[in-house]
Amino acid sequence: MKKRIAILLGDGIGPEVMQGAVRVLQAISDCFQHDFIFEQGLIGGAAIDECGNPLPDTTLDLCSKSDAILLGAVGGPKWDSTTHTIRPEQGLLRIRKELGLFANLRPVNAYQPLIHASTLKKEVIEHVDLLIVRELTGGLYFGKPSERRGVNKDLAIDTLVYNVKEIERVVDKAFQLARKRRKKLTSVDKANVLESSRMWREVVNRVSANYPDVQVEHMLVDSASMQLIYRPEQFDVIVTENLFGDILSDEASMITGSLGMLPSASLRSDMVGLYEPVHGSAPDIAGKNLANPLGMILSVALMLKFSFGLEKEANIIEESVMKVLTDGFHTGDLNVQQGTQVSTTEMVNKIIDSINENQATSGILTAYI
Ligand SMILES: NC(=O)c1ccc[n+]([C@@H]2O[C@H](COP(=O)([O-])OP(=O)(O)OC[C@H]3O[C@@H](n4cnc5c(N)ncnc54)[C@H](O)[C@@H]3O)[C@@H](O)[C@H]2O)c1
Ligand SMILES: CC(C)[C@H](C(=O)O)[C@@H](O)C(=O)O
Ligand SMILES: [Mg+2]
Repeated sequence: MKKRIAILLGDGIGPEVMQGAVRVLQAISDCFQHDFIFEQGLIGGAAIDECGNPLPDTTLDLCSKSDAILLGAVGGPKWDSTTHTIRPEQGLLRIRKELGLFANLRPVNAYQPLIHASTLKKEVIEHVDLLIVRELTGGLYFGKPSERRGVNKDLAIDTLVYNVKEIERVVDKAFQLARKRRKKLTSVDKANVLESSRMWREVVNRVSANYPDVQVEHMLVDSASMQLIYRPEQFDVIVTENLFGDILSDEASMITGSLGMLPSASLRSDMVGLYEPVHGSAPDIAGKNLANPLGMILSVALMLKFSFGLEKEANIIEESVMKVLTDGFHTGDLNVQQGTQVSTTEMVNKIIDSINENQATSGILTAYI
């Protein structure tokens, strides 16, 4: 299979975790004779430094023509000062909006080998298998006006706007996903305060008529954030608006033991997608070969599955991650008492070894049969 993949390294640990993603894809293409063509584009702080624009037209053009996009992470202290009006994050928000990637899928699983790496008790997290579906191109992130006003700029305004269509399409996507899983959907909002949330609830109730086999519940976001660490195994699919989804997914990452473990897929209806880990550019560990590359590598698996329909290849990556963790290898962000701490590159090497072993073994088995 021939596919064009746009590679956006970004900032901080972005390039470090991305080298893992590309090497893993090369290993997969060697095993299965795929032709993955990698083309790099600038985004974020690196793009600001190079051409003063966090999303240059050339990058947007490249992404529009690609079959899928991989992104490391953007941002960092260099571009953080409040006097900076051009920020790396604007590049990320714009690419999501321009490409219409409205549904952001953030799966959260408890990995058995990491069960003691979580700050939560084993019995609370051991059966967790949930999926956060975050609306990605609306809400407070994009509402206008968003500005400072007043003679002394002492008034700040952000605007939370949703229209029915924007809610309908992401809710429908969440119902479809729930139908393929354990058939439970929790819609998270703040309907006791926000008008947009009351409309969100109406839409969820209306769309639910098309999915009578899916059980629906509504939960207020403050309560949901508590339930997520009280009894996280109660959740199957969570659907929520942009900002709530951002916050809840970082919170949920602690079920796995590290923010570095979570992958994500940002999709539109035709399944063209941008794939990136949930974490940021981690300036505190950037450039030290310490970053956990697994969130990025698991995002590659999501890309193979959702955008390319390569289930088998995706499963091999996921199995390899599990195998390497089971063998006791982990990066320093995971608080695992036993096992061996490895660097970013060593972790990537282990995953690639495991992919190659997996293929070699399945080759032998096929020969036998
Ligand atoms: N998608 C993105 O590009 C994205 C996402 C979140 C934050 N950011 C940006 O990243 C910058 C830093 O933000 P932050 O510090 O609040 O969040 P962060 O996710 O970068 O880091 C939070 C903490 O988690 C750790 N961490 C994150 N990913 C890790 C990994 N793969 N391996 C090991 N440890 C990891 C970091 O070392 C840090 O201690 C900001 O500029 C923010 O805007 C970008
Ligand atoms: C960097 C930032 C704009 C981004 C977001 O808030 O969407 C990040 O936190 C994420 O989770 O992808
Ligand atoms: Mg976030």
